[in-house]
Amino acid sequence: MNRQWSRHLYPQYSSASRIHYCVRVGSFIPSLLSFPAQDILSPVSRFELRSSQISTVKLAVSIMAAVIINEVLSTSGLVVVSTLVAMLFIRYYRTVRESVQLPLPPGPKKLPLLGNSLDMPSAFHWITFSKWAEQYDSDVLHLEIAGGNYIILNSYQAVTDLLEKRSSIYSSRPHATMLQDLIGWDRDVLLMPYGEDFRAHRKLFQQEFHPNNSQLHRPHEKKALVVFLNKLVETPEEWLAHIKHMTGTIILAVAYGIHVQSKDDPNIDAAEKMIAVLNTAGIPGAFLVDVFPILKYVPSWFPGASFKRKAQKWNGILGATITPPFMKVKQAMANGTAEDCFSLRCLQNTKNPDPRPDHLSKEEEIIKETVGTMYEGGADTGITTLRTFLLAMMLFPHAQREAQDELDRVIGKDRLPDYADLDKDSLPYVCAVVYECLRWQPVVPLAFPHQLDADDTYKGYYIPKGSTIMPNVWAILRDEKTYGPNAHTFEPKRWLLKQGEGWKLNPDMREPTTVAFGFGRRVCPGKHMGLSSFHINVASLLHSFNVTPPIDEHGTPIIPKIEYISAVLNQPAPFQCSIKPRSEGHVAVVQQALLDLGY
Ligand code: HEM
Repeated sequence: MNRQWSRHLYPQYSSASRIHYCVRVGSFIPSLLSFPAQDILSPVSRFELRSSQISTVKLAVSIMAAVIINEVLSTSGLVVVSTLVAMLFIRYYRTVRESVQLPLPPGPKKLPLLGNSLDMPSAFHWITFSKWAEQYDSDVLHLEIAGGNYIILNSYQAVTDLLEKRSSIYSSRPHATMLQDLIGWDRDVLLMPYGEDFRAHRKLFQQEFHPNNSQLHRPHEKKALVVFLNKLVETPEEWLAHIKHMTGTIILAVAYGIHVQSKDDPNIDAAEKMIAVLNTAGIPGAFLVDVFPILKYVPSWFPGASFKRKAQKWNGILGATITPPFMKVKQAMANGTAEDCFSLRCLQNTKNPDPRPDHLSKEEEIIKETVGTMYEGGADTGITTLRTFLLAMMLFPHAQREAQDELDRVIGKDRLPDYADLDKDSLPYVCAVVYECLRWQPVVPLAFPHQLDADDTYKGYYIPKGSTIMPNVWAILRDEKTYGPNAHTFEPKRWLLKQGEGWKLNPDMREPTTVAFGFGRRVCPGKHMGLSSFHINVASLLHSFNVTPPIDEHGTPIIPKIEYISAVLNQPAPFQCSIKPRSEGHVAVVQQALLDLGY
């Protein structure tokens, strides 16, 4: 009967030609399913198949499909099908065995059990990784620490090929036991694994911080900047406190519509304490429990378990910082008194709000978490870029002079620069100073680590699922092949071409923002805001002030060293700096700007 069914289907063909026809039909099946043999063999992705081997597998699958179509329902066909399936598997197994087993990327020699634990530098990992890349002549390195795989990507090509082009599998985050399990930072967006919740957070971020929405944030940025410039006129020696206050002011206004106090604001203090915990517990390897997660079960009274006691002390700090201001917005929204802000905009679009003003639905929790990450992502990064800028201006005065000449020519002395002046054609040298700060001392020199969700192969190497991927942003931005032999010095001119009396940006130079803000689906969602904020700050500071080394009691300038602290962020070691108005006229402009704001 089955045979009859088969004949009925192909009445015009003889038995032999039927088989031939089916082989042809079968051979289409892989292409219909857009069959790359590699995909079928994905469980063994550690093996790369030669093209002849791929053809063999394709042929075998085609024959099998053909015979199934022709014979599957016939009794004798069952024997044929079983034999062919068995043959296919034997062939498949041989193919795999014969295939070339790919090595892991190169790296320092591993010791039994310890792997590379002893090779790991205690600080400035990015510099050591960069030297290893040269030593092993590879832009992709492999390290093994406590049984975990670490892949270091040292070139623009490698980060683009993997983190950008294969972002569907390179966008998770490694688990941070101390922060997530012990300190309760488990719902933090920055650390969240790639998945549905992450995508929900990202959507909110992207909507809010899309460049088209910059007009929502710029009034806050501009106001905080003018206040900052005036504080610099009054108490220039407190410049660092003023920078921190400006950054906190902008974030809290954008996030929650909070108007901070001019000094000792409790919201800024709370947020800074939270960031301090993140900066301590987030340093890779700072706590052994991150390397050996089993240690989290050690009781806190156990000798050497001080990490548990610290974790208990810090536990809950995230919730205690981000929940109260968010609840206030929700309550103010119910009363009709809420200020326009990121939280309010999201709450107004909520499909499933909890009607109770002191409770949050799942959707509202996601908004709270997203908004709460703004301080983590935006505060210290902004402060650090400005500190690097001030350091560079003291150490490389020619760059400062050149930028000020350009500002005097384009803006004049009677007004402050505005966002409209920041386009690349108007102030190319100032733009080059911004680029050079981001390149010379990238704020996040290893970005934040990504995690690979599936086995992968690259440049003939095997990259195991679960590997922690560390893009070496520092190495990419100091690459001598791209930036020349003076890649290690601060030189804005590298971004420029001479044009008449002035400059224009060199279109052939890849902008540092393509690297300094991270990669793929984890790229910094505050990139546009962070960049434009830094840009207007640099332009305004250079327009109105001179930044010079402080003078000692003998009248000698104290030239600061280029000294950085190795942590999650690449922060300059504390330094002193003198910030003085360029003239009385410049002071008048800064003060007038404050009056114009209604102060
Ligand atoms: C100069 C300023 C900034 C720099 C250099 C910077 C840099 C970075 C980098 C390198 C990453 C990691 C990307 C990756 O994993 O591939 C990141 C992530 C992040 N940034 Fe920024 N950022 C800046 C400003 C901001 C601002 C202003 C905000 C908030 C408005 C922000 C929010 C975030 C968040 C939430 C993440 C985590 C994204 C995720 O895990 O998916 N950043 N940033």
